Amino acid sequence: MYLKTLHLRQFRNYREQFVEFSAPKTILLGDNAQGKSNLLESVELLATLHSHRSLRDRELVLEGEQVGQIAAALQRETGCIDLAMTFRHNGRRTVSLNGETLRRQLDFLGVMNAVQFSSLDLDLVRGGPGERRSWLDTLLIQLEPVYAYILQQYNTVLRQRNALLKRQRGEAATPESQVRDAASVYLPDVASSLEASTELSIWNAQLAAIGSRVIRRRARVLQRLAPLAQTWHEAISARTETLEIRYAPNVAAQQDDSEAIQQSFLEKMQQRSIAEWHQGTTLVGPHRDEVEFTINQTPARQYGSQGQQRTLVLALKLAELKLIESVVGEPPLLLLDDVLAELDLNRQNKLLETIQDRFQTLITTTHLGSFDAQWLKSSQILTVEAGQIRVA
Ligand SMILES: Nc1ncnc2c1ncn2[C@@H]1O[C@H](COP(=O)(O)OP(=O)(O)OP(=O)(O)O)[C@@H](O)[C@H]1O
Repeated sequence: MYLKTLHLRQFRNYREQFVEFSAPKTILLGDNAQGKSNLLESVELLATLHSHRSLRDRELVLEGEQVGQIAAALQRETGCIDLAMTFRHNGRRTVSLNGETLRRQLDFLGVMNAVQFSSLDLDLVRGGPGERRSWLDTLLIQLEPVYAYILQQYNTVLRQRNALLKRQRGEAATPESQVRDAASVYLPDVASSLEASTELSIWNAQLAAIGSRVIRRRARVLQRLAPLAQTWHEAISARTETLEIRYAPNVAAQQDDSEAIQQSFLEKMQQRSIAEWHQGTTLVGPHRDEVEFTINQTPARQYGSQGQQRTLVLALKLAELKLIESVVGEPPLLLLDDVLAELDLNRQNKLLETIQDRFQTLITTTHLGSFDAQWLKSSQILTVEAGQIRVA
């Protein structure tokens, strides 16, 4: 797929900016805080409906304005598609395809695919399990947009179940219930406790059913991604290192069998029910999954050197590119935010070999010094200054 044009209106620090991409590689050159990452963020939003830098739409709208918009023309093998996203200060967002506003925003997913790689991605190795879950989920949404619905459903059920657990704990701790039943201070009366346990078992069944769909998908995607990442890792480290990627689900998933996973989900919930009662929150489920990376049998998170961690993230990103390409059937875009300068020549070359002219790539940088001549020759160079873009 190829992003032909991008039109930013009152988006971040851009008032009105039209960009035409004339080469498979575009270098966005500019000092700090000029708007380079903002432009990449606009592409990330079109691909995922989500920005890794911002949770609130009001931050995306040019300061002092009420509405901002990103519009793009994307060439796919099936034809050209116009995409648009409108953000409002009040948070109401609309998306459209070929001029038609979509009723369900999630239908926007899957039209454009992109892999994002920035220095923040080192958190994927160094950060907490939540970073790895959200990386995996973002990848899954691109491969299989329906996963966004599944995840949304899971989070809704999880919220409801947590609210019930909190309510139960609150009720158990109120002075009235303590007076009502002085012998069992923390238990509410029998009728309401029965009602609550019926309600809880309904949420349990729903959480296990939807949770098992999340778990199976995460397991499957890692099974496909791991060998790709391992091959890249081996190549980049000149065969001195072996990478292992292991999915560590909170609920055991030995086989890709929905019934079996749901069963172990329910059993684990049963085992942890007292702890959940005390903590007033759900302790079982894929919101507590982990993905473990080990290099030469050593956990990369605690013991990996900076260089090893960078190699690992680069291998993961290259694997993502290939996986999306093979599943979607077209190469996704690659967004490189200030990472090239951090890669040594060997890693830069690996990246360059992979990208060639197959993956359209947008690269931000503060100086051209770290690019080798081959990159510069084959790239369109745009300068970014205070929210204005010019051809260099
Ligand atoms: N909603 C907004 N309205 C106006 N300006 C904004 C808005 N959001 C961000 N900015 C401005 O955008 C600029 C940051 O741009 P960006 O993050 O793209 O930097 P950059 O060019 O990538 O620089 P760096 O090299 O430091 O990453 C800052 O000056 C910030 O004040």
